[in-house]
Amino acid sequence: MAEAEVFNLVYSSSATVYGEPQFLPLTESHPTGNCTNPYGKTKYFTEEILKDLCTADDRWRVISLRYFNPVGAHKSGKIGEDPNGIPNNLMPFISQVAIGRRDKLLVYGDDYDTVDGTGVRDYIHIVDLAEGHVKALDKFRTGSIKGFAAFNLGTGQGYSVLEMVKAFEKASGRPVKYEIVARRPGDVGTSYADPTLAMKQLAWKAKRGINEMCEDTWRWQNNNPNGFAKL
Ligand SMILES: CC(=O)N[C@H]1[C@@H](OP(=O)(O)OP(=O)(O)OC[C@H]2O[C@@H](n3ccc(=O)[nH]c3=O)[C@H](O)[C@@H]2O)O[C@H](CO)[C@@H](O)[C@@H]1O
Repeated sequence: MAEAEVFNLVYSSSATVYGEPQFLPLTESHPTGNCTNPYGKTKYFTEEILKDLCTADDRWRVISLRYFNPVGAHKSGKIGEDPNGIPNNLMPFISQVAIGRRDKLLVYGDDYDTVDGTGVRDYIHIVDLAEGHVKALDKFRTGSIKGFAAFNLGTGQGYSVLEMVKAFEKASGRPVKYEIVARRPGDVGTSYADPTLAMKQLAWKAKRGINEMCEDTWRWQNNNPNGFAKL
């Protein structure tokens, strides 16, 4: 990038840099680095390297976008999420149960200190996330960013696993069978963003709610029962 004299970088970071929340909602000033999994650590280390880069050379400007839990699909029903193998994340798993590709969802723990005991996350529509990137690029254009800056991209609203299951059943009109099993190691109970900083400094706000997230995911899944695989 330096050779090409490109010194503006938007980095795809993650809310996992915060690790087990010490307070909620999570603000950008929450301590980072105490991650609960190796993936989170890679995001944390990369942020640290980018901070050092900006300190060492003031031509660099980095906007790190800390994604909460991206879900959903494009409205067209043509672009969606098709993980390789068995989905690790909740939404694609629910969606594959609804379409009949998987028998049931395993719900990892119902003994968290949450509304119904299941894990709570800040799910964010992928198109809202994409719009956050456009706003980050606008910020470079206005020239008002110096060095490294991190922003949460979340809605500020948390939903439990069972709330997501119910919302998906409503959107798809299909039952989503599930079974409660033990907690998944490395999972935190509750995580949701304070998105105020992105609102103030990037003029960005998530517009799409849980129903739209589920409806758009379902449209894509229903149009592509086997994902992008050729039959
Ligand atoms: C441990 C882990 O992989 N964490 C990753 C996961 O976070 P995270 O764990 O937040 O996201 P998931 O979609 O995997 O899980 C969301 C919630 O659903 C529950 N759940 C998930 C799948 C399932 O089959 N059954 C079930 O009950 C989880 O316990 C959690 O409460 O995805 C994020 C991206 O979106 C990554 O940044 C995180 O590093």
